[in-house]
Amino acid sequence: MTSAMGNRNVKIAIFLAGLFVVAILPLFFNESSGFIDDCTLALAYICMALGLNIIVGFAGLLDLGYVAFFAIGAYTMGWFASGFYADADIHLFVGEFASSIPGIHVNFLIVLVIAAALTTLAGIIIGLPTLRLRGDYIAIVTLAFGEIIHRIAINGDEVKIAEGFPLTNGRQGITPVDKIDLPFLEPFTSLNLRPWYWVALALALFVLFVNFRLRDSRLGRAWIALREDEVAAISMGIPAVKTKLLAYGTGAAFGGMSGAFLASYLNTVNADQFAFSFSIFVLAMVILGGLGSIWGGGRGRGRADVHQLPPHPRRAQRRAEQGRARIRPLRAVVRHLRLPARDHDGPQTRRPDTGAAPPDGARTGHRRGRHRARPGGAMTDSSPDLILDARDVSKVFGGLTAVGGVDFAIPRGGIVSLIGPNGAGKTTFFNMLTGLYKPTTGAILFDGAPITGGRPDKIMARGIARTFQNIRLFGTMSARENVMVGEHARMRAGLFGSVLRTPRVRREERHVSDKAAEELAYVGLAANTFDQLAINLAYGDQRRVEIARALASDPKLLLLDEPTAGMNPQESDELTALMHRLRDERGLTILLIEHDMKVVMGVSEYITVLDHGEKIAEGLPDEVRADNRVIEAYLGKGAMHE
Ligand SMILES: Nc1ncnc2c1ncn2[C@@H]1O[C@H](COP(=O)(O)OP(=O)(O)OP(=O)(O)O)[C@@H](O)[C@H]1O
Repeated sequence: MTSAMGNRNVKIAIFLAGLFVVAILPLFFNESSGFIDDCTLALAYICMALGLNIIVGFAGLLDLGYVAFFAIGAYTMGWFASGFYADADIHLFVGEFASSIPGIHVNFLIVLVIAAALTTLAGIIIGLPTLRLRGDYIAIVTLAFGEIIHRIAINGDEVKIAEGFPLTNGRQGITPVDKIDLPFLEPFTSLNLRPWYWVALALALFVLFVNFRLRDSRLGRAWIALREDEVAAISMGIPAVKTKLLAYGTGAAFGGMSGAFLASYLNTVNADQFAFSFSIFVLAMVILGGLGSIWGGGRGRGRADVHQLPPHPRRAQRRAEQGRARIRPLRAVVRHLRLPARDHDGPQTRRPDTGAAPPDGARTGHRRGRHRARPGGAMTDSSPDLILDARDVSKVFGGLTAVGGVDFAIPRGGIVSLIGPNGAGKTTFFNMLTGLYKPTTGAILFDGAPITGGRPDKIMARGIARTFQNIRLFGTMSARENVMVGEHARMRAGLFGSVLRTPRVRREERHVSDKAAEELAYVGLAANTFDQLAINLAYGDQRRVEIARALASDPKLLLLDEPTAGMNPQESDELTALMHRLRDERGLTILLIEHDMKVVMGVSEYITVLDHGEKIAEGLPDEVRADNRVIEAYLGKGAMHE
């Protein structure tokens, strides 16, 4: 603990020393030195890369049109801080020079806030329909968005907001843009680049700070969870679209702020700056620095080709001599790109063994559970004794009926199993209960209220938690963080609270972290593995972490999808004991899908059997074990006559 704190102090000391050197760097160079110019541009691009890092690196949304936010930010500076709208006469907190020119002249800091607000708004407008898509589709739509904004920039002179107020100035661009005017810094001129550098540095530090604060927050964990495995994330109570929108909007704001700064620094807003290659340039910075790595944006800036930046007046001539800039990092980008998996194929740990044991195998098992209520499937009114009541539920995929008109009920506080041969429709049924699939027909009542076709995060918040057949942990998070994600729906911290880290947010984080440790200990994980990456844990421990993650949301009903798959007999026994403890100590109701008949017969109070999507039997374990249709379904017709 002390050594960890010592390490942290050393890191802070090194950071502060580095920051001091970076801050005084311009003093060692001539005021108009090309080096300060390069560094200022680099800092502005780092801001953009850190903004894009939130979108691509944290949340895994491949945005190929980030240049759009740069453009909107730059135009905001053009509209509100230049003589472009000469018919207007608005001067707000600006110096003498700007006050003497007609047009709209608003103080830089105010325009910066407007730019952030407008880009966030644009991010929300484009994100709301787009972010329902996944993976490659988001890339295509954002690419189009970037291109649309580019075209609008070029042709916007023909679009009139009002008479005398065109949207843009077409290819001529908006020039000159007001220089920054801040009372506490030296004058901002083209010959004195130092104050520009310091403003860019302040912006970069601000964005860096926000990145750090967000990464280790409720929101940061939710973004990473969505990036790692969207299906698992939404099943853990994370609202996908809203959470992605927050990433998209925050990243957009930083793109807009950098764009506004660059417009003022470069003294112009030029439509040619906003080409697709710029989005690739910023993306290359993020990828070369390491997706999701906060320091990576800066490193990536060093590695990406500087000469691929938008035209800079002081460089334009040199650029013309060098010919068209090439997109050097593009190949590296393509090589590094790992498009998020589509649909339900997130990173999963395959279970090593999926063999189904026939019911005969259960004859060695014995039933330890108590039978509380016989659920049955033909109830007319939902009894308060039932925590779940599904009626006539079916799911059809194209021509395949995966589940066909099944009635199914679970008594409160019971342990019920759903069994059946491979492909019987068990997981499909789970997916309908948890909102991943909308039932084609039927109704599902949970705790007396309908949840049919509800969103997975809402159903989870109502009290249904689950594990998956193929382990779906968030591999790049520690075991503890995985469990903390499970508490997402019970937490309150939002974007601003996470950045400011208010005392309430700190308290909540501490509480959730402690609770995660308690849950991990409860399911039997060794304390020294709590902070190990989930991907490095032993298979059995991964299964335990998944259960702890589901428990973290304080569910009323726990759905376990083949929890013992791939476990050895001792681990299976431990899990059976855990299920009993969960029911007896916490009053949890458990629905289990399981192929291991020793586990099923040992733990279940009631069993429902599916085959080809139909319910073929239900009853007490002994009844089900002796049922001819069940034996037939598992062993084939011939088995009945042998
Ligand atoms: N998203 C989907 N699209 C099309 N068909 C699907 C989909 N999900 C499941 N199915 C089909 O529905 C049927 C039931 O599958 P399901 O995974 O529910 O069975 P299961 O009983 O859980 O099997 P297992 O024990 O092997 O996991 C299978 O034929 C499967 O191929």
